[in-house]
Amino acid sequence: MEAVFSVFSPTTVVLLSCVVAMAAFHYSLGKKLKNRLQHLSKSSDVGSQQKDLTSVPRVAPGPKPLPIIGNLHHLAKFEDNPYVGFTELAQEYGSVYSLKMGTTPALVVSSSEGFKEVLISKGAKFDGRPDFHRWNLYFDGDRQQSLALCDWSDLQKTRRSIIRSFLLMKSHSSNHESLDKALMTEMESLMAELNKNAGSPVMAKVPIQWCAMNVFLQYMCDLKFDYSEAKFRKVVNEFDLIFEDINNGHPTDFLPWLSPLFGRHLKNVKGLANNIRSFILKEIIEPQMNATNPDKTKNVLEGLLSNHLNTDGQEVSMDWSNMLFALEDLLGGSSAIGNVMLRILAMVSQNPDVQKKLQAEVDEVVGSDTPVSIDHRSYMPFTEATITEVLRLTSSPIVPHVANESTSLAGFDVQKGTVVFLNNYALNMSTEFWDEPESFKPERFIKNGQFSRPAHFLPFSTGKRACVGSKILMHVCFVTLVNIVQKFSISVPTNEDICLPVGKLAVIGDGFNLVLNHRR
Ligand code: HEM
Repeated sequence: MEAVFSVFSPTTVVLLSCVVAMAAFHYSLGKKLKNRLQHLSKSSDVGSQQKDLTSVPRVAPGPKPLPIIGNLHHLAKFEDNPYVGFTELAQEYGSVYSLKMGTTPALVVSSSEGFKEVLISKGAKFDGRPDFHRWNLYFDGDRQQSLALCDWSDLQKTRRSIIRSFLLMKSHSSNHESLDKALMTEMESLMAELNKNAGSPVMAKVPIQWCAMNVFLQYMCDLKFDYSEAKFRKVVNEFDLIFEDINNGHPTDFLPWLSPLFGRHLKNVKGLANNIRSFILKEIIEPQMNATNPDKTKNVLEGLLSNHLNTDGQEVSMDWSNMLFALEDLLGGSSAIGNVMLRILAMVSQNPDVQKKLQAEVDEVVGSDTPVSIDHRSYMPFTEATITEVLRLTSSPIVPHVANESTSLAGFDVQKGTVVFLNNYALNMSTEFWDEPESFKPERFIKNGQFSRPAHFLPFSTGKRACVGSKILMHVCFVTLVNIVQKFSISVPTNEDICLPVGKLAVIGDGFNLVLNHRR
């Protein structure tokens, strides 16, 4: 689950302009009053001011906030990718600086050392998440039911440990084999679907989303659907719409009092989440309600079920609703795959040299007829590097963290409740770390013929809240990409508008057309 965060739609900018005007008025009144008070205090008590200086908190520098909206106006022109705005402000205020997002205190961290402090050395102090209204709506009014959007708790610890063994599976384990099997079966269905439109423009994201959802369903719950089933198509689309929403952030995240103005949107989001939940309840949970002896090693579903039924020795047991929501979160991860894959295919089609190298690698390592396996991954560094380079250029943000107690960061005081933005866009685009950072160059991840990922590149973050989907994501993207380049050459139809927004994973809607021509 990657997220978040672009607060400003055009409507919001207009709306905010009014708020800014209002705020500026209050601000100037406030400033006059403050000046008078300062004047008074200067003349009355110089001694006590000097004494206070010794205990003055070290506040991180940052642009001056306005009342009500804080610094949101500083980000207004970066509607498409607020992380570009965060990066520009970092040039002025440094690699750790403060902002007010509405009335919420925030810090923006744009250095590798700062990342380590937040995620590792002080990980236990920064393990909360912001309390956005929308995030609660996705989970029936309670974001603590979510794996990715909850604060840290014993329940989260238990959920993560059950899920980790399946999603971060070890090589050569039975889970590794069962994912490989699910992928091989499902690739046949995907290739059949892509074959139907070979040589013509196709919105490839849609069948790839069906395929990814079926891989997740098979691997996690031993279940799959036919691509023609309407209820399956509907739920895959609903998951994708929620994924797009969470990728985009919303004005009500930091200005919750604007909610009445966005009633229709929020109701829509809630409706989509409810539909998804009904699907999971009916198709996955209800058939298991009478299960008595689940095998906790078999798959995610039985692992969760077993924790629910056998509470011996468990710190926290999961109830039915915890299971329902955990599955919703994990199956939702399949939406990331169609979006990332479309980005990869678009970038590969726009870079013919890269496409040629990918095809040469698959021809050499796998051949033209052999089914592609996850095990080919370690022998195909260029393919691995291509996927990784797409993730770097996409620079999808790390889900914001929150300080769960008062602490410090880079020597600055941090008050409890401060939202921390980890600006991986700044690191991914820094000339300090990358040669020509704007260019698409997969070979930057290859050292001495091997794939190599530098420590400062953290698309899945690190530490106690790190992504649990990173491995399954990479396995599924690898097998999907290799299957496609093994059989097809990818191109962009003339006049097709390819839009790949940076700072979020989601492409808009169903994306754009590509043409897949048979290679042989
Ligand atoms: C390219 C795709 C993806 C990217 C870039 C990505 C990235 C991230 C990032 C940056 C975080 C936040 C880490 C933090 O807060 O420090 C995260 C959390 C998470 N991701 Fe992913 N993710 C991706 C795909 C997936 C998939 C496919 C799944 C599920 C199978 C998944 C499941 C999760 C979960 C459950 C969390 C929450 C972990 C927690 O808060 O404890 N992600 N992801």
